[in-house]
Amino acid sequence: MLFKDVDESHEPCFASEAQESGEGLCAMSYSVKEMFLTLQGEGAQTGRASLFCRFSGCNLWTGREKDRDKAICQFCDTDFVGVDGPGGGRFKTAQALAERAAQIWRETANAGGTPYIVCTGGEPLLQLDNALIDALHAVGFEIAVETNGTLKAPPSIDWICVSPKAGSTLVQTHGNELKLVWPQPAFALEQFEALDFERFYLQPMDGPVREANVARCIDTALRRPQWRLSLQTHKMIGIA
Ligand SMILES: C[S@@+](CC[C@H](N)C(=O)[O-])C[C@H]1O[C@@H](n2cnc3c(N)ncnc32)[C@H](O)[C@@H]1O
Ligand SMILES: Nc1nc2[nH]cc(C(=O)O)c2c(=O)[nH]1
Ligand code: SF4
Ligand SMILES: [Mg+2]
Repeated sequence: MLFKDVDESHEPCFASEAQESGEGLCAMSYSVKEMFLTLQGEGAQTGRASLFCRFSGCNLWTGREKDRDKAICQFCDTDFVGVDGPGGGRFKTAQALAERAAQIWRETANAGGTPYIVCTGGEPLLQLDNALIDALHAVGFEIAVETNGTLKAPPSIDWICVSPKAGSTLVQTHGNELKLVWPQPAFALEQFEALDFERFYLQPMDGPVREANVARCIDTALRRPQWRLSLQTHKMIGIA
């Protein structure tokens, strides 16, 4: 097993028909906090129907409130601990996870358009490997990732969104969008502006001073047109 989250409870594992019949066995397993259809709320693909696959676990925070002060990334707005959310679970094979994702898409979207899956977390690149990418492509998904940029993204991912975190080392320095949560005092915008991304976004840091952060992002986007404003629209309209 490449990845094991800290939750030791024994949720059911999902085995695909291939795995039950002994074919395609693989040592890897995948831990998913939740999987659900929503609209992409942020960045360049805002408003697009998307199956969110939120992987458990992150390399920059345990996800436990008691550890937040010591974490590298301290402003996270997400619960990615365990596998107990809607559509969550442990999946023994890439095929099992892809089949479940396709099933949820069929049952909830299923009205034309290219099926679109957003792999997020937690940090999805701890688990999103080539076997899973191939399995998701095989069932028809276009694949996006939301990553903190500390791990290399497999090149076959269709849409790469990198959101750098102060105090970590950025290794994924190209992609489709760079979405910087702002402000992060240890960062200067100049250090990102020459990187190989198609689009650059400033996303106001949510938290106790969100309104002030929105004002700063607006001001910065006006003065530095390379950067556009990304608002977390799902929070405004009350969807997940
Ligand atoms: C929860 S993270 C998961 C994916 C990955 N670990 C990452 O950090 O990019 C998803 C997105 O939410 C952003 N985010 C997390 N906490 C936020 C906050 N308090 N305010 C604004 N954006 C936030 C992240 O920067 C990232 O773009
Ligand atoms: N609707 C919606 N859009 C999002 N875009 C990125 C998100 C994330 O948590 O990765 C997110 C999320 O949590 N919900
Ligand atoms: S890197 Fe992403 S998932 Fe991890 S703690 Fe930070 S925002 Fe949350
Ligand atoms: Mg989110």
